[in-house]
Amino acid sequence: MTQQTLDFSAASSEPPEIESEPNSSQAENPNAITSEQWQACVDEHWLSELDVAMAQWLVRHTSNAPEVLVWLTALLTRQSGQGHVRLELADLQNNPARYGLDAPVAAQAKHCLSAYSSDALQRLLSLSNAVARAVKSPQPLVLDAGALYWQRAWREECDVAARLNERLATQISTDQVALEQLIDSLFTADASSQDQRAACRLAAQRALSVITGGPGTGKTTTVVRVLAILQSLAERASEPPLRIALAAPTGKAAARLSESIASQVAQLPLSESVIKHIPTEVSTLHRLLGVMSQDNGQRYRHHATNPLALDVLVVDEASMLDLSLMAALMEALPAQARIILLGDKDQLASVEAGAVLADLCCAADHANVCDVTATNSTTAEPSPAHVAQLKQSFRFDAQRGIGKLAHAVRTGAATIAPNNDDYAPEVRRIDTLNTLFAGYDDYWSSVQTGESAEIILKKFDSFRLLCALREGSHGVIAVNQACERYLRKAEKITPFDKPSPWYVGRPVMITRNDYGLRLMNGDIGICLQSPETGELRVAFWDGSEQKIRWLLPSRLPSSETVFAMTVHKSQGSEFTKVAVVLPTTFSPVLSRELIYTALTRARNAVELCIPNAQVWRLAVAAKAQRFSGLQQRLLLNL
Ligand SMILES: Nc1ncnc2c1ncn2[C@@H]1O[C@H](COP(=O)(O)OP(=O)(O)OP(=O)(O)O)[C@@H](O)[C@H]1O
Repeated sequence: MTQQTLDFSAASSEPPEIESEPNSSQAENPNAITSEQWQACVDEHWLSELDVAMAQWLVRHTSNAPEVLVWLTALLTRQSGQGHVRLELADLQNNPARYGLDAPVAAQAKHCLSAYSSDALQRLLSLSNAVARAVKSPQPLVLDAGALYWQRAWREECDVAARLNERLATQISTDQVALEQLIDSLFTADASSQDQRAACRLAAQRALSVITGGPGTGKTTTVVRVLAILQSLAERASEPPLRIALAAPTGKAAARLSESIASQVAQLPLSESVIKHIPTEVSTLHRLLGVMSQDNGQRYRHHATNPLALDVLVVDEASMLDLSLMAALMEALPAQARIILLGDKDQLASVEAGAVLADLCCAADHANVCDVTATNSTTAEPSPAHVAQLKQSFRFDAQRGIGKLAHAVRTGAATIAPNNDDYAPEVRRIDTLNTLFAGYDDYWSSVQTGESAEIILKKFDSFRLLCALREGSHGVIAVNQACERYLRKAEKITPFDKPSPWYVGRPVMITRNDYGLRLMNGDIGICLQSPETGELRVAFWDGSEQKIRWLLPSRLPSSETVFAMTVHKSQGSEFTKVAVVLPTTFSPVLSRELIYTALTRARNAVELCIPNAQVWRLAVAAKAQRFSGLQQRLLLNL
C-alpha cells in the first residue's frame, strides 16, 4: 500500500477532485458506486467533495474494498468535517438520520448499511486490509471499541489520553501550611472567593488541572494567584524560579488575557522578586509550539525530542483546543511540566475535530471523585479530582439580563424566545436587520471624522454582528452584503476607487495564516487612509509592538468583510454589545452551546434577531455532541 504519504486526518486537506474514470476495484466490484452517484451526493449536499475523494482514495488503495467500507469511509470523513473524532457504528445504525442517511440521495448507502448487524459490520471491518484493530500500523483506518477512526486521529487520541492520564495520576507534594498562608494573603475572606480558593488549592497540587467557569467568574483572577503561589513556594524552598508560559488558541484570546493578567499582577500584595517571575505576555499556541511550515501536515519546532523549556503552562480559552493541537502540545511539553487549562466548558468546542476540555470535564463528572473541598464554602460544591468549577459571575447578574438568559440557555430552559420583559433592558429583540446595523454608528462617526486607527479599531470592537451560519439570507455572507448596502445608502461608504472592493472603513478578517506577514486566521484590520501618504492601507493592531501596522490591501492573504462574523469565529473575543442573528430555518449547526457562546461574547448588551421563534426553540433544545473516545480513555484511569 502506498497510502502512508497521505494525510489521514481528512479534516485539513484541500479536497482532491472527484474521479470520473472507473478504476480496477470498481470494475471488479458489481456494487461499485459510480462517479455520477458520488456527484449526486455532493450536488445534494449530503457529502462534500472531500468525503467522496477520501472514499475513492480508499477504493484505489485497497483491494476488493466492500461497498459498505467505502460508504463508511465517506461518512467518517463527513464526521471529521463536523468536528467528530470517530464514527460510532452503533450510533450510525441506530440514528441514521443524524448522518443524513434519510436523504433520497443516500438511499443506496442506507440500504447497504442496513444489511449488517453491528457485530457483522465490525467483523467485516476487522477482516479488511485497510483497517487496523486498535494498533498503531500503516493502515489508514482503525477499528476500536466499535468505532472507526482515521489512523492519525486514533493515534492522537491515544497519545493525548496517555499523557493526560500520566498527569492525572500525579499529585505534587506541597507545603500545606505555606499554601494556606499564601491563599489567605491573596484572597479576601468572604464567601465570594471560596471556590476560587479551592481552585487554587487544586492547581497548586496537581500536574494537570482544569479551571472552568462562565464569563467573569474569576478564572484569570484565580490563575494569577496560582502562579504567584507557585513562584512564592519555589522562592521559599530556595529553588530557581519556575519557567511559566501563558498561551491561548487565538491571537485575540491571547491579547485579552495579556491585558487582564497584567492589571491583576500589578495589584497582588507580593514581593518584587515574585512578581517579576509571573509572565504577563501571552502567546498563541501556534507561536509557542513554533510552526515550521504552512503545509497541511503542520510541523512544529517543539516536539518530544525538542521539548518546550517549561515548568508550568497555562492555556486560556481551552474550549477551543482541538485534538490535533492538544496532541502537539502534550508531545512538546516535558513530562514534569504542569498544565493548567482555563475555559468555559459550556461554550462551543473547537472548529477542528475534538472537544478536549469538555471530555476532561465530563470524565471528571462521571468519575465523581471528590478530593477537593472548599472549607466554609457557601457557594462551592465538592469538585471532581482535576476540575475546579467557578460558578459565581462577577460580570453578570445571574438574576437578570444577559446572565439570566445565558444561564437559561445553558440549561436548556430558555425554551421560548425571550421577550423584552424577561431580560430587558440588556437583551432586546429586534425584527429587522437594518435596525441592527445602527450598532456601527459610533464606529462610522470615528471613521468619518478621521480619528486615529487605534481608536477606530477599538470602536470597531464595541459592536459585532454574530451569525449562526455562513450561508443563507441570515448568514454571514448575506448580512455583510446587506450591511454594506445599508451603509452605501446612508452614504457612509464612499468608494475610493470604483471597481475596487476596498473603501475607507471596510473591516476585514484574515482567513488564512501568513507567518511571513505575521497575520493569523481571524485577525481583524480596517481599511483606512494612511496618515502619511493618504493612500488606502489596512490597519492592524500589533500587540507585541503595541502599535498599528499598516499593510497594502494587495499584500493581504485571503480576507473577507467582517461587519458580521460566525459565532464560531467570535470565540475568544468580547464586545461591548453583540447582535445575534439566527437563520430562518433550523440547521444542525445550531445548538444551545452556540447560542450561549454568542450571548456571552457581550459585556453590556445583546440584540437578538430571531426571524423564526421555532428556530430558537430547537436550537436551545439541541445539545452539541462530539463523538470522541477521549472521555472513556480518561475514565479508565479515574
Ligand atoms: N472574588 C471576587 N470578588 C470580587 N470581584 C472579583 C472576584 N473574582 C474576580 N473578580 C472580578 O471579576 C471580574 C472578572 O474576573 P476575571 O477576569 O478573573 O474573570 P474570567 O473568568 O477570567 O473572565 P473572562 O470571561 O474574561 O475569561 C474582574 O473585574 C475581577 O476583578
